Amino acid sequence: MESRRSNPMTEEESSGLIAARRIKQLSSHISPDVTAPSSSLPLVQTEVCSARSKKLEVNGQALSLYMKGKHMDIQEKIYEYFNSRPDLQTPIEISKEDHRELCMNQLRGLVREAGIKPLRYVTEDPAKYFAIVEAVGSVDMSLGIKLGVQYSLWGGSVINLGTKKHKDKYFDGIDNLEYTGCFAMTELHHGSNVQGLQTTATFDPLKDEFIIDTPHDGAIKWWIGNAAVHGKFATVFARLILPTHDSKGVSDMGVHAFIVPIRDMKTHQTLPGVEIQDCGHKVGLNGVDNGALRFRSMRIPRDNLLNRFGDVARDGKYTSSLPTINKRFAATLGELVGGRVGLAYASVGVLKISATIAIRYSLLRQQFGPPKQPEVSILDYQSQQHKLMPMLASTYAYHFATVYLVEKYSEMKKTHEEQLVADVHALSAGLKSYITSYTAKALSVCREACGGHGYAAVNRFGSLRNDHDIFQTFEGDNTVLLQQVAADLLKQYKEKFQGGTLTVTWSYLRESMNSYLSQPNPVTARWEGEDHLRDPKFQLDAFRYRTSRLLQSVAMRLNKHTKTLGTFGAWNRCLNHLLTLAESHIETVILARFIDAVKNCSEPSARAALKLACDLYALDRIWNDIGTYRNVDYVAPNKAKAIHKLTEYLSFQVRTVAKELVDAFELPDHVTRAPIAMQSDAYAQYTQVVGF
Ligand SMILES: Cc1cc2nc3c(=O)[nH]c(=O)nc-3n(C[C@H](O)[C@H](O)[C@H](O)COP(=O)(O)OP(=O)(O)OC[C@H]3O[C@@H](n4cnc5c(N)ncnc54)[C@H](O)[C@@H]3O)c2cc1C
Repeated sequence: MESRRSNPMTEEESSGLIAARRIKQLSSHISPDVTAPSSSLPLVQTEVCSARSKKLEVNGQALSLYMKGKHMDIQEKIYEYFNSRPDLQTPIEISKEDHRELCMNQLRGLVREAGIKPLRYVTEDPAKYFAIVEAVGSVDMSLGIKLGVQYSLWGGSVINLGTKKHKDKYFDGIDNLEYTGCFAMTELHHGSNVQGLQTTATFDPLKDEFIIDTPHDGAIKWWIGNAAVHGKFATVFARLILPTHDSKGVSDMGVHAFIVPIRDMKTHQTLPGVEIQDCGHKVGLNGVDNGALRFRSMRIPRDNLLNRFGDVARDGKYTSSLPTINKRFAATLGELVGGRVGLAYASVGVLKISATIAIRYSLLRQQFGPPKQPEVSILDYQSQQHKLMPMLASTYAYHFATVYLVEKYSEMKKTHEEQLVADVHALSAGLKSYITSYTAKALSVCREACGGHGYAAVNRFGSLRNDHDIFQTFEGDNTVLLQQVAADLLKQYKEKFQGGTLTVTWSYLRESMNSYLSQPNPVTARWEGEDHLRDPKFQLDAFRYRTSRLLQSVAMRLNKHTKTLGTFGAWNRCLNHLLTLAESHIETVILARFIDAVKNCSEPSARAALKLACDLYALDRIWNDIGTYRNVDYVAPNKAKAIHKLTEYLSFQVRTVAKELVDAFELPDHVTRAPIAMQSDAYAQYTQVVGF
């Protein structure tokens, strides 16, 4: 799939990109007219034959082992549990109310019967926690999100923003689902702009309590998971208002988090001072009960302030180890990045499932063929390979990138080292937005690649697409998060070039930004040999060159526009450029991880298969943005042509090992569930489903 935005650097560059895209469209139409007589198919056949003659024999076991996360066991336990409980499987047609109850029962079953207690993993072993989220998400995405709300958002906020007293009081209840809870941040008028929240928590020194209020309807907490039906508590984000002895009378200390009970522990009735409404039927994730909360002078004890980053004493005095509201706010939000890491990781899980369904079916499905010969598998069509093979390569790329992200996140949770915190923040924002945007588009491509049968709900693309779609918006809107990545890069750029201390994290920027920014070499710009194009050094250099160039040019533009438009206006004037920079950087990070993963794979045939996928990922991305490279003569016309040809050739090559690459995800049929993707008798299973 192409990147979603053209390079905003200059108009010539944009038009170059459009031209390149046209070339791409044209070339991908040089495939045979499949509705014409079959004799018009020699191209496909020749290429398929030559690809087959070079088929790589992949040691599937070695590849699966290499891909296998160290927490595969707990995932298998989850799959087995739900496989043994057909009554807990989500039917294709189900009402919102039934789905919510089923989802709650699935969660109870998981925790109380299967004995999976995720809360301690949230802090102690995040990799295990994310493996659980991925596995339950493949059972039903609503369950994955419901579990995330309970453990990562509600539980995570209590553990990460609270102190020992909160942990002692709430940990067990949250873990065993007695204390079901919500994470109430978003309001009707404020989503991405969390600092703009309006709900207030006013300290009453007489009663030693906070009074939670919704000052106007725009401050109603909205979209709150677990609120409409099941939640007993909520972590409510509100402005802390403290009485002062000056003429103002009160002081706004900024957004803090508070534990607010919302339903009676015994009767489950809504408590006085709280009003709860249902956000209603959604486009997807209807197993999650999202609700809206309005507070009217709801009183909570002072102890309910989650006081890790700021506390209020009995006399109303405020203390914090952090000096400013902004620093406290950043520290608070910084503790919540785990949600983003989980979404990036789970999104790769969704991509694995949908790519597996589409590819298994494309191998099975046969349409047309040469005269008097059997029909060919639809995956033998160049166009089908173009849709699915770069996607398969990307799935591998994102797998390794998110495994790396989880490693870094786990390390950060242990060390709390300042630079690592900043890195994980930017990396999680970038990978979450880049991967979830990609998967959202890929789901539609997979649906279409499976033709009409992809449209049957039982084959899952509809629910996967609807459920996953919101991944692009919650836990930070993708467009907003990418800006955080761009801001982080600019900060590092300024530190490097304005004589500050060199704390640049991304080594490629630290090492040799200057060399990336020098004039492209006219000799290497013409090199077109396969060895050169498949050399990781060429590929990484190209990605890094693009990012460095985007970074330097946007820094100059921002500088120029700030003088006339101010910071906010200049940022907005350069916004598309900044987003492209962020995406380019994230693609670079992903490629670097993939190259490492190929290098570290010790089994030769598995390594060769990964190398094919890695080259396809790299060259497909370069080709998608070929206008940028052409316009600055980083790539000469002959080289651009060679890159395109090689990308298509690699798609054919990856097709020859597509089955092995998909099998290495180790997704059994009871997890993929789509009848068209069953590994044996798919058609028979499909006809059975409809009643034959
Ligand atoms: C199913 C579901 C479950 C949810 N669960 C919870 C929950 O449990 N708890 C909770 O607190 N919240 C929850 N949310 C809310 C969710 O986190 C917010 O929707 C999200 O933060 C985005 O905010 P918003 O919807 O107000 O979008 P907005 O911030 O209004 O964004 C709307 C559009 O404007 C664009 N935009 C905004 N700011 C900028 C900018 N600076 N630059 C460029 N473009 C910009 C965005 O890209 C987006 O396209 C949930 C939402 C849904 C739909």
